Amino acid sequence: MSSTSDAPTKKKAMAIITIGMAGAGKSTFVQRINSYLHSKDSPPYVLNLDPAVAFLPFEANIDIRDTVNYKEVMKQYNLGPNGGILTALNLFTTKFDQVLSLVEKRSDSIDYVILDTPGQIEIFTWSASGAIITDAVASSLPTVVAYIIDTPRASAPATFMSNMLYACSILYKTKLPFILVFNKTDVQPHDFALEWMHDFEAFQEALATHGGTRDAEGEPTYMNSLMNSMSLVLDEFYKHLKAVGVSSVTGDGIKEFFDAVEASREEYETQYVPDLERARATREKALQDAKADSMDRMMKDLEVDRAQHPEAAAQDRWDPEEENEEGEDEDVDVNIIDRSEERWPGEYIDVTRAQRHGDEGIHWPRPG
Ligand SMILES: Nc1nc2c(ncn2[C@@H]2O[C@H](COP(=O)(O)OP(=O)(O)OP(=O)(O)O)[C@@H](O)[C@H]2O)c(=O)[nH]1
Repeated sequence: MSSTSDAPTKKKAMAIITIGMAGAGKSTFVQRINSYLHSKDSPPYVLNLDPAVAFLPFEANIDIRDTVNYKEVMKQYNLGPNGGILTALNLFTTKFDQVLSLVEKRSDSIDYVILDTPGQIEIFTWSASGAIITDAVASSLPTVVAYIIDTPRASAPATFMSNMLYACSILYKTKLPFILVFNKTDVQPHDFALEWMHDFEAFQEALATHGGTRDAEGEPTYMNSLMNSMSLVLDEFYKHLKAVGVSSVTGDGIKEFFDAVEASREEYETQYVPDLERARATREKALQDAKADSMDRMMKDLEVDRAQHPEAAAQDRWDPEEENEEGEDEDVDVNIIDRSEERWPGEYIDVTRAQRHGDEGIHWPRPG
């Protein structure tokens, strides 16, 4: 059993959202952690959110492809591959409450929920539906983002930096606990990446010696200078990250990955949840303040008006007798109407029924 199921009281299932650039090895990684958890007698609940994937090396409990036919979406809406994936995700998001209730039903009997996302990383991370899905999962389960990096490719300083900038933007967007997963360590160990993260001078040195970083005059290229500066800025960001090296092929580092996931559970509870509650409380307070402010301004306007017109103000008082005479002391319950959902008085003019009478212009039928 996993360390979670050994605990005396059952912890809430933890959601792991895997994100990464195309080819980083997300699906292979999900397959690996899936089989690791099976071997620990703790099968996870797996969601595939990539509508365009042709082959999945694992069996998903919920697969977006069962709900949305991505090819059909492209045809029907006349879209290319990226538009097709985005629209398929949008369509799927409209049913995400059902997905969540299915997950919640199972969350007592499982330790982990794993989400695999589309390879076109920006479609998931920067679309409204991607954010809705991430927020919905994170507000119902402890959640961590596993950002998968192709380690051999990241050994080029420019690729390393672009991966880090991407990771940084996702961290600040989701504000969720975050694990950098350096994948494919069977091909290239990830020590260099850890060194670059802990010592920006080591990164700058690698940058200076890497080919293509100087122009024809021997001056550092614009990209080189930019990455130099970025390495100073990112120093702060690295402090918020956990990093592990894994090989999804051999299974190396998977245990360390789950240690990092468990540490993230604590971070979720001590940082993300209080932040979420603070954000809710701030929104609520802003709303109350706005209401109080507008009431305050209205009362002040009334006072000014009364000071300017004292005679009118003297007459403009509540008359209890009048109320008793007319028997109007019952509360009147007025419903707020959502105009986008319900008819509202005065709305209804059916232009399709408008009739023309010769040159007389338009004759509007009686409403109702
Ligand atoms: N050597 C090695 N190869 C790996 C590892 N993980 C994945 N790969 C290979 O990397 C390639 C891409 O892996 P995928 O799992 O399809 O990557 P992905 O990120 O899901 O790709 P998309 O579906 O395009 O998003 C495949 O050829 C995998 O066999 C690893 O740990 N070591």
